[in-house]
Amino acid sequence: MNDDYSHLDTTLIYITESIPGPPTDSPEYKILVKNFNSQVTLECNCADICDHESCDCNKSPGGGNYIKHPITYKMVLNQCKMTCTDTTSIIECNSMCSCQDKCGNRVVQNGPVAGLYVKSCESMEKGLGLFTKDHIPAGSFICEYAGEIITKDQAALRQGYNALNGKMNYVFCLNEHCDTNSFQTFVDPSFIGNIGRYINHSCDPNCVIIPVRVNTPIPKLAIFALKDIVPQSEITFRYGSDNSKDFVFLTKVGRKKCCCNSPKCSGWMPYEVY
Ligand SMILES: C[S@@+](CC[C@H](N)C(=O)[O-])C[C@H]1O[C@@H](n2cnc3c(N)ncnc32)[C@H](O)[C@@H]1O
Repeated sequence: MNDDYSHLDTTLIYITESIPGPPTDSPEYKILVKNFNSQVTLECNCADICDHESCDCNKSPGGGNYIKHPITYKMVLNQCKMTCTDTTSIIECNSMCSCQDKCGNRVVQNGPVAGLYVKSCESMEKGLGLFTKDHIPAGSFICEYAGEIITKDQAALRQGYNALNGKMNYVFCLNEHCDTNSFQTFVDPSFIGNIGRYINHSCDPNCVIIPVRVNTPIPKLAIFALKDIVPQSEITFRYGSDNSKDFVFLTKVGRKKCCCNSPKCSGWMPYEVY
């Protein structure tokens, strides 16, 4: 993965991809590690670059993910994938596939977009935020929200600690649905994470977070541009989805005032008790 970013705060550990959190004796943790070490079986036999017409990966339910941007020729998210929250929504080519790094179905795994930087936001309450130096076309992959993959119990403990101690909350819960089943993934970049940990919430966001699978069945929390983003803009996504509350930052105690400053601001940060 091509990721040259780092943290200014030397107490934080930079990782380019999510890793399992500290071990516990719980059965849930064992399942988490087992899933993390499992391999998605989807594979293609394409030489070099996947052929969109015949490639098995592109024909499968998790395929047909990216299209070439008409001006930049870089791969951007297929519009129909923008709202997917089911477990087969986006599956990229993986280490079992015979295609190469430049395959059009390898985007998130190749690392974040260039030109991101972290700075303090105008609103003190928001703290730091993630910004872009460059123009980013709609559908572009920005970066992963990477951190420690933790169990529900660990997530509750960490979030409770943050709330009690008035700290910012980084624990993110992703809910996915497949038929009648639903799956939760908890990621915490509080101490170990990537550049994605600095992305703030907005009630009128320019990005969206979407589950993307590469090698393991545990999804990467991938952030994509919802619209064209002009240079020096702050990168934002909605912490809770509009209707189903599929993506949530865990907040059991009260609700924080939202300082996104958008005309569409609801006044409060999203929350959900899980
Ligand atoms: C994932 S962190 C985002 C990065 C964080 N701002 C920092 O300085 O590291 C989430 C925290 O940022 C703050 N935050 C994010 N969006 C906000 C908003 N729209 N209004 C107020 N605070 C916000 C909240 O304290 C929230 O718990």
